[in-house]
Amino acid sequence: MSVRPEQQGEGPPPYKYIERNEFSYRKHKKQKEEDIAICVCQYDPKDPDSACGEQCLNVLTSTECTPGYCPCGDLCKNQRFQKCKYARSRLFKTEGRGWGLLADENIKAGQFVIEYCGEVISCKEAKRRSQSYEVEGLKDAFIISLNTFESIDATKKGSLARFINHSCQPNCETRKWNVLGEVRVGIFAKQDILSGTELAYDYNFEWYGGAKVRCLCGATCCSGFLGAKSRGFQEATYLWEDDDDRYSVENVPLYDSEDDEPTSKFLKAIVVSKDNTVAEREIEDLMRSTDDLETVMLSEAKPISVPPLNSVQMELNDGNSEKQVDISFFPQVAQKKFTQKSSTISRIRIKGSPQYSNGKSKNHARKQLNVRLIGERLSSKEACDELLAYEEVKNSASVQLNNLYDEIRPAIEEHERDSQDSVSTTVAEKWIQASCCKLKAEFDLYASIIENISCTPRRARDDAMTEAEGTGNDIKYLENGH
Ligand SMILES: C[S@@+](CC[C@H](N)C(=O)[O-])C[C@H]1O[C@@H](n2cnc3c(N)ncnc32)[C@H](O)[C@@H]1O
Repeated sequence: MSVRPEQQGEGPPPYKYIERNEFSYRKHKKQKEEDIAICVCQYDPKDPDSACGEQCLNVLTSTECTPGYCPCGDLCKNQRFQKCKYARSRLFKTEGRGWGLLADENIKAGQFVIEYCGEVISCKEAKRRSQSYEVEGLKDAFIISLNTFESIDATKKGSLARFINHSCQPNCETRKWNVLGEVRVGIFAKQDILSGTELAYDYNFEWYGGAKVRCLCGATCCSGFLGAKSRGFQEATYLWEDDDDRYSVENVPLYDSEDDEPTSKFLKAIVVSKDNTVAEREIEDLMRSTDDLETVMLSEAKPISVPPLNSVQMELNDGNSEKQVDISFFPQVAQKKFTQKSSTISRIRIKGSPQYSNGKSKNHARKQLNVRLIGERLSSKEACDELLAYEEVKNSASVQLNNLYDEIRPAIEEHERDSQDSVSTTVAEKWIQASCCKLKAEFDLYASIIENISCTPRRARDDAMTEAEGTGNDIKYLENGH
């Protein structure tokens, strides 16, 4: 294993330094001649930017020029990944977050900082490796998503980009570029960065399980944990109850990335007691006794307080969310559409239906109507049949919506991870349609129950309501309606 000189001695654990992605499970794609995008730039000695600067059609579509084809020849400035045109940076030891990377020169907003290099692996292999790293006790995550099917693993082989830490208020961002037919991930400056400042980007960390790592970025807008914004984290943390806007958080084992021991220090919770009094308490207290609590909610108003990063300057950004570049088309040449999306770091778990530590799945909280029982209490068989028919439609609409959720979940997750402006229209339309069908089916069923009960002689109706109350059904709301 080769290690760069500055990493010897007191340096980080060994890894192989590479400046090109390595392909083990498949070959590097060979760019076909007809796929090569040729720009129309013409070098003007009075304007150095003319040789494939910001206005170059390839630059505008996040595609590097192909050597030998670019009209600007050796003067082409749009081969930064290929020529490793990195900004100068150096490693340093952080407090609590392992190693990090500092700018070793002033960096301009938009500048290419470094490529995130590693081994290109399939998503299946990424899941396998991620689990085995976790079993090995490796706490730092180095797997970054490349696209739906592939990831880059910089755990054992990578560039210095593998040392860039996460910040909820980052000065850098990831961008994907098309380089000689392969997608590559670059770290770009979001703002001017002074020499000596720590480089950081938002990991958009996907959390699928395991320890919840406390984020120590020190930003005022810090979300508290790596992956706190991800669906997996939120589903595992909050137990949403249907028909109830209260929610609760489980007792969460917390890990500092530097510690081995779970910690709950700093974490506050808003507690709503049974008598509806609201108080702020330490999670530690809650862990000792939760008997008197009805609702426990992580406080958003008071995020975990961490000491500011005093060893580095973290610059404030303008507060905008991560910039996204629209899909661009390059009409002049046969150019495939290319999305410039950010990448995410993840600790991947094989996904199943969302499960909570108490063994409940998300839908278990839903109350069930005993339609058959209500139907049996109605005066006419037609009314009963009508209710059962509506129930069947409602059930099948629910099944369809659930199936659709499983089908489109990867797309929704990708959308959330990559902060896309919108989920694809077809997915969104399908989802809206299925949701509407389910809502309509539910409405029809409830309307039919109301209608048939109101037309039912008083004794039968009272019986129906008594039976339904006995089963804890939603029929109670009819009492208010009549
Ligand atoms: C890609 S590595 C970054 C380099 C790492 N610090 C090292 O020493 O090799 C990502 C890991 O660094 C740690 N890390 C990065 N940013 C962090 C943050 N803001 N708070 C806590 N830990 C962080 C976490 O352990 C994470 O899994």
